[in-house]
Amino acid sequence: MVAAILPLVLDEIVLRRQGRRILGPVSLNVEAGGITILMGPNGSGKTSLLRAMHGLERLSAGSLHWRVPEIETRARQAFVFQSPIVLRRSVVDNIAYPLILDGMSRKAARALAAARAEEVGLGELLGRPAQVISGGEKQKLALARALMREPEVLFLDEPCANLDPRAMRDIETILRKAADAGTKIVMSTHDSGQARRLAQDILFLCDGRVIEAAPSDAFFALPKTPEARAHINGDLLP
Ligand SMILES: Nc1ncnc2c1ncn2[C@@H]1O[C@H](COP(=O)(O)OP(=O)(O)OP(=O)(O)O)[C@@H](O)[C@H]1O
Repeated sequence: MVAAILPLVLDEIVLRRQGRRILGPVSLNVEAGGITILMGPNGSGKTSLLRAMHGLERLSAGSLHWRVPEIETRARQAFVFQSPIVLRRSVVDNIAYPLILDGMSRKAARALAAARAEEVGLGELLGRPAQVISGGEKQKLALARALMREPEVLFLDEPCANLDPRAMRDIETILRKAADAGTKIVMSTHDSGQARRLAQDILFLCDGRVIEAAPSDAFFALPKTPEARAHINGDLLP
């Protein structure tokens, strides 16, 4: 059996950009199982932390270790960006793309992609050029494509930003299903309601640091910091 890539251990990681510390020091363990949600005000470092975990950021200090060598993790973790990237091809071919890259025949990959598209509510749009579908549909497409390789870890940056309630519910259902099937989900959201519905664990960031890390129930019942309390209550801070 292939060794699991988790846990991911972050040891005092720091990101500095243009002479400024934008993240860290952050130390934490990302364990297998469930949904971990990053919360925090604008500019608190959620995107930077997700990108660093996925290996997209050069660390200024500290280190980050997967359970296996990093190169072996590449095809086993995926990232869905806040502004979804779509390829200049049809919806079904976008979703099939990772499998075709892995060497699967176009026909077999398309069949699996069509089934996945159906699941995320894109079944009617299979042949449509991906560039012309709506923003919410692009978010679903990016999620469907990211799940094609059944990653062990899926990072998502605000996957429901700008979605209507129905599309949000569809995406939450897909995320729960993926988590139940064994994919670790690590995602950011501004939406406390969504965090309550989905998260097992919360990481609350403020000014580039994780100032609370707690099981979701405990975090929402009794946030320990004034910043988290204000964020949950929607208070406007001075
Ligand atoms: N490449 C960069 N160069 C300089 N500053 C950066 C860079 N990337 C991010 N920052 C800054 O780092 C801080 C954290 O940004 P980040 O996007 O991680 O926050 P966030 O919590 O995801 O914010 P939001 O909720 O608004 O999406 C911000 O002040 C941002 O302007």
